[in-house]
Amino acid sequence: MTARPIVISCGEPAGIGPEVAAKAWAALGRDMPLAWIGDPAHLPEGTPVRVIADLSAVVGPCADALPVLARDFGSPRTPGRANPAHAKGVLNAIAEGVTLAASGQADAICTAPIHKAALIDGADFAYPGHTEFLSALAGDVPVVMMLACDSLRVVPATIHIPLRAVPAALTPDLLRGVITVTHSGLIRDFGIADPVIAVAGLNPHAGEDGKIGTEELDFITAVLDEIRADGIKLTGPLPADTMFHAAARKHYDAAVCMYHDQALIPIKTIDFAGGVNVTLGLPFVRTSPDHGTAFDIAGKGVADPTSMIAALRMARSMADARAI
Ligand SMILES: NC(=O)C1=CN([C@@H]2O[C@H](COP(=O)(O)OP(=O)(O)OC[C@H]3O[C@@H](n4cnc5c(N)ncnc54)[C@H](O)[C@@H]3O)[C@@H](O)[C@H]2O)C=CC1
Ligand SMILES: NCC(=O)COP(=O)(O)O
Repeated sequence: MTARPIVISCGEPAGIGPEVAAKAWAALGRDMPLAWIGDPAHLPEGTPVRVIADLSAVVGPCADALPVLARDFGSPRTPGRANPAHAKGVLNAIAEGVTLAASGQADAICTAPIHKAALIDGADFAYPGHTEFLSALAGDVPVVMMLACDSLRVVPATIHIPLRAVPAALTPDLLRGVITVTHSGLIRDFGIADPVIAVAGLNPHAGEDGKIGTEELDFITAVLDEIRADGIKLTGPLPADTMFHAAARKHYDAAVCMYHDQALIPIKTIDFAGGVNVTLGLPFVRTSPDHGTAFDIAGKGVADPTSMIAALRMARSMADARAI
């Protein structure tokens, strides 16, 4: 089957999103069809652009110019300083990309980073991030955030909430849902027939038999036993400090963690440049680079596009896996 384009939503114009998208197109544009949604005036100067009316204009890889669904944001960007007037355009680009991916006109959406605070200030953005926004756009389907690189995949069970809110948010239902969506995603999107999932404990040493916290004894172990009884291969709850070294990583296909930093610190330490953020559970494919808007280097031309390139390659491979 002919590959349809992957659409890239512009993300925060004041960040490095436009730059890494342009650089990723320069690296991959001859290999796969791509299209960018945003204000072409926000792309780095000199980026060759072909404004298109709709995605039917992208019938294959386009190496001479980046196909752009041009949307007027009304004003130029200032690198490193978000303009609240751009917030609605940023969200519209994501929503439009979702419509294209969900309708099959695009094979996937790859989202460039948003600045969460700028979207709250400029557009009363009601979600903690893309992950929850995409779930809502898809009809409130249960989703999980996965970050993946060549040697590790991690899933935070709770995402963008304060650390002090984590224990209350971690419920048996939440954990069950996160593990089953992760399991299905590993099969559907990563082609792993019988995945093994490692689950971290919440407390140091996974609670040390209840001496350093009791959530493992209170419910985590019981939930894992239930899920194992359904035939899903699980290990845990494991002490989080000893489950990410190279030898330990060989024993599982994904690690479900209890909170954001427990999951993201290991992967961003192992491969910040090449990590990819994936949303599992959606009816369409979504990936994103693992990094944020990097205001400190925006507009300087020094942003590393490796993660955006990896995100586009992963989106392509996930879309191909779903097409089989
Ligand atoms: N998918 C998304 O939309 C994401 C958005 N964010 C948002 O980004 C904003 C900034 O977050 P931070 O925690 O500062 O993380 P960040 O990833 O934007 O920056 C952290 C450090 O890494 C550097 N860096 C990041 N990407 C780079 C690249 N491609 N090349 C070279 N250096 C790079 C930055 O210059 C900075 O020093 C926040 O509003 C956050 O919510 C963060 C992560 C993902
Ligand atoms: N820390 C990961 C991150 O901020 C990305 O979140 P999302 O926007 O993909 O939900």
